[in-house]
Amino acid sequence: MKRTLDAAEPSPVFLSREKRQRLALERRQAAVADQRRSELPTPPPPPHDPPFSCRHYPDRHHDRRGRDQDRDGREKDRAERAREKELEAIREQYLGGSKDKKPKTVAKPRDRFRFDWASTDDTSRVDAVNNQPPHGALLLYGRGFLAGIDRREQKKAAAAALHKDAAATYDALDMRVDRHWTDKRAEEMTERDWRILREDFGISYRGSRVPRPMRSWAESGLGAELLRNVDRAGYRKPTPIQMAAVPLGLQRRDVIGVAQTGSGKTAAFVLPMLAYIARMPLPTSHSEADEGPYALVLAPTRELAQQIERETVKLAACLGIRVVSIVGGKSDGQSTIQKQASMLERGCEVIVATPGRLLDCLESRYAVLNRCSYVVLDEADRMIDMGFEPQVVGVLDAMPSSHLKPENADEELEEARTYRTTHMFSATMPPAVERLARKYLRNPVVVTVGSAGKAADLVTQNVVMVKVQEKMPRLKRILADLGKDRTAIVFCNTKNSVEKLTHDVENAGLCRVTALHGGKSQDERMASLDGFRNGRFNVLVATDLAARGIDVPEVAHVINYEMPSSIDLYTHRIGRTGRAGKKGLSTSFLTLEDTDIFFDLRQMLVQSNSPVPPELARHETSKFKPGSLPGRPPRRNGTVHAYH
Ligand SMILES: Nc1ncnc2c1ncn2[C@@H]1O[C@H](COP(=O)(O)OP(=O)(O)OP(=O)(O)O)[C@@H](O)[C@H]1O
Repeated sequence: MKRTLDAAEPSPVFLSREKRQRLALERRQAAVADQRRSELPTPPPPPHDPPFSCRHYPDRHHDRRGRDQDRDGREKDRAERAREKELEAIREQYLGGSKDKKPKTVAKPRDRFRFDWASTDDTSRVDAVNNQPPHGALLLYGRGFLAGIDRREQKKAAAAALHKDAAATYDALDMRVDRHWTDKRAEEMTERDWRILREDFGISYRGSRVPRPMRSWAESGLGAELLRNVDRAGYRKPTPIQMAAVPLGLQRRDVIGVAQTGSGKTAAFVLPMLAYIARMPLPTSHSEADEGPYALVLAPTRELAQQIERETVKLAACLGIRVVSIVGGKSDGQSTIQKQASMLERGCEVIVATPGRLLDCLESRYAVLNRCSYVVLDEADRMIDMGFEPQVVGVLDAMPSSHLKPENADEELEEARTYRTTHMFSATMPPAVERLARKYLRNPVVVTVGSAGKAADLVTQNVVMVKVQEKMPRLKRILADLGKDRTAIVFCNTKNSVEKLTHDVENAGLCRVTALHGGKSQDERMASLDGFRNGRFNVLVATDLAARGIDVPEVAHVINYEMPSSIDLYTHRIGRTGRAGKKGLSTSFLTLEDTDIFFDLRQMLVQSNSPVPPELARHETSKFKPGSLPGRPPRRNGTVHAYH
């Protein structure tokens, strides 16, 4: 059946390309011919009686026939041309076009010649200055050059004009090779100069409407008397934290200041505080004195409070500003509170206090803070660490809340009103400080010099992994190297270990040693520290009482005989050396018991490019933050210094 069907259909025949084209052409011609035939006008009707009109006008009939013939001829021509055109199109379709297709070249706008004057300009105008056509060639007939055109002269004139223009632009836009900011006056400083200055000193700010740092004491805006006292103190140039914080203090802005140990933070808050008090009327009567001081400084330890008192007295010389320190403890068997109460009764402009003792005085009405509107919390983090937060809050709440600035930073401050200014300063600002700052600071500026929580760059950190029994022989070697002229502080963690170590060192006879810890009476503590300061002793064995803020110039070596429990304490301890621009050395005895600090210590050593002992680097605990899970990045719980 299939075979019969196949036989019925003709089998496909292969046709060459030429044949296919020819057949297609023929088919197309036939189709066109058919179409033409169908379009041809119908043949003229057979002769019949002309219509009525023709019958009466034979000439007209003759003309009309002639016109018909002409029209036929034209239509024929048109059809012929159309046919040729069509054939041409078919040929082009199947055989390809014979015309060369050259791309048209159109001049792009940038290739087109442009005159450097507008078409509307009158180029025939004579240049008034050079008395020559501005765009024409300089015609110098008789000068011996071809066609009177002196190209050399023209070039010279053009170069001179260019030079004149460039000099004018240079002066107008200050395009001179820029001078360093140190060679400029404050008014000449550009935004870029201020940025370079901040980078040069590692100063960074967070906050709004931050005033520029001061570049020198002369530009500080402190009064003449204060500047004289600064000069007398030997402070030739402000330190970076002073450059940043003094202008802020003078503007009565709230400040959180973070700068390395020994970088002059005390003067950074004391100077603007004294400038504020110097502008206030000094009390003339008892009743005014009863209103309390203008300013208050809180510090975590008695020693630090007394040190700040000394610095304030030094810088307030000749200003008639009275400073009283209110710290705990007993003196001469008698409670210091009575002594301090009688001093307060006489009146003062500044109180420097530890929070616990001041709160006692406030509660027993020895002290009042009715007109106090300048508060500094020095080592605020330590006060919280030591559990003094309730006392600090108690003291701050004893001040008139009406002095607090409005919470809304955009709200206008009244000119005539005195608002409270609150400053917090430390070398470390852990997140715990945030709570306090949030409650008592208004729109503060956070100023950081270097990196927050970083150990002072000037301290060489040496950490050695030891066994407990190796500590004493090593310490003896260090003290022997130290000699009797240079000074060192040796830190232990408890009163007992301070006592024991002091005894052992004394017996070794290598140095003049004294001890400082919280178990001693106030007089003993003062005797130890003063003895160390004035050189009677050259080695101080101490607890963390001496870790914060204590400023003894020229401490050559700090030894962590026992490691502190936190990295912040480590930072403050080693910061007792390498102060006020001098270099220092620290040695820390690390044992396998001190795993709590391994992680942070390793990080700190790496950050400060100090050698990491191989035992510490290898230890598992040094790789993970205590409490974090291995494999997960440690929680960022480190030093934070802002709370926005
Ligand atoms: N501008 C200055 N020029 C030279 N020395 C200065 C200057 N300002 C302060 N000092 C000195 O630098 C030393 C350290 O100052 P200060 O005790 O204020 O440092 P600190 O930053 O508070 O340190 P810490 O964080 O340990 O409390 C002091 O002896 C002080 O007299």
